[in-house]
Amino acid sequence: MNQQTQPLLEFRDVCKSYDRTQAVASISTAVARREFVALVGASGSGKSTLLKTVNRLVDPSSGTVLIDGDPVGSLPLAALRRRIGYVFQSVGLFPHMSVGENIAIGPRISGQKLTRERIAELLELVDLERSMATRMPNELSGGQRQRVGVARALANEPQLLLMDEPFGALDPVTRDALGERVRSLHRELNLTTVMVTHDMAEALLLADRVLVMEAGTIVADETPQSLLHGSGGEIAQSLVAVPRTQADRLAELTR
Ligand SMILES: Nc1ncnc2c1ncn2[C@@H]1O[C@H](COP(=O)(O)OP(=O)(O)OP(=O)(O)O)[C@@H](O)[C@H]1O
Repeated sequence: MNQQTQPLLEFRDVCKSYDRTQAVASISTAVARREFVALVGASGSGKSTLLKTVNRLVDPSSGTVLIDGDPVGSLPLAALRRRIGYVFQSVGLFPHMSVGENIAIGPRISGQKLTRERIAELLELVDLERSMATRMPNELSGGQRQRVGVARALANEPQLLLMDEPFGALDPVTRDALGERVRSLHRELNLTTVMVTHDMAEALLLADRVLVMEAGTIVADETPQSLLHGSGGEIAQSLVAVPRTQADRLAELTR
């Protein structure tokens, strides 16, 4: 397969079982280059487990995950993670390191020192002041911390951005602004992005494609437009009904 047609990310028959739970049950799907995919579904449906098989925070019980045609299990872990930016809800900034040092940690682990200018550029990408570089994480708001988490994920210039409930702990205004920023970074930096979210409205507004999970399987794989036109089946439509009902109620208030 040539570089253009080969998906950037592919899951082949991926299963993951814990003692009593089958978290992921034989998932096969592919994500094209520059696609923005949202993974939605009820709590416990397997979204995070599936996402974590990509950067090997979870090893599948069977099946293969491929990046650019390479099985992730065949790559040295450090090399794999250099290709992937990872943003998660609790951010996980190192409290004893400045913002700048936190942003530079990935490249530093790979033996590369980020210049002060590059750190400033990364801060500007996420709409933070350059002067933030010298602050400590406990001097930032939750939204600022999450922006630093995104800047840190982009420091290695990854091909693939994985996000696990990245905006879950933020107030709605910050959440909306950061979601939009990530969407434009996705475009500007030619990223391929997979985002886990509980929020169907967020998935519909940000993603090109929405995968709905239920009990470890993908039960719908649709564009936001087709979901809004009623496709995807009962489970997908029950999730779409939430923002739709809210929008209807708000519209009623203005009548
Ligand atoms: N380390 C683990 N050990 C045992 N069971 C686990 C482990 N991690 C996840 N599970 C189980 O696997 C299933 C899927 O969990 P997962 O975290 O992938 O779901 P999720 O859809 O991301 O949920 P949420 O939206 O609540 O984060 C759940 O039943 C969960 O309890």
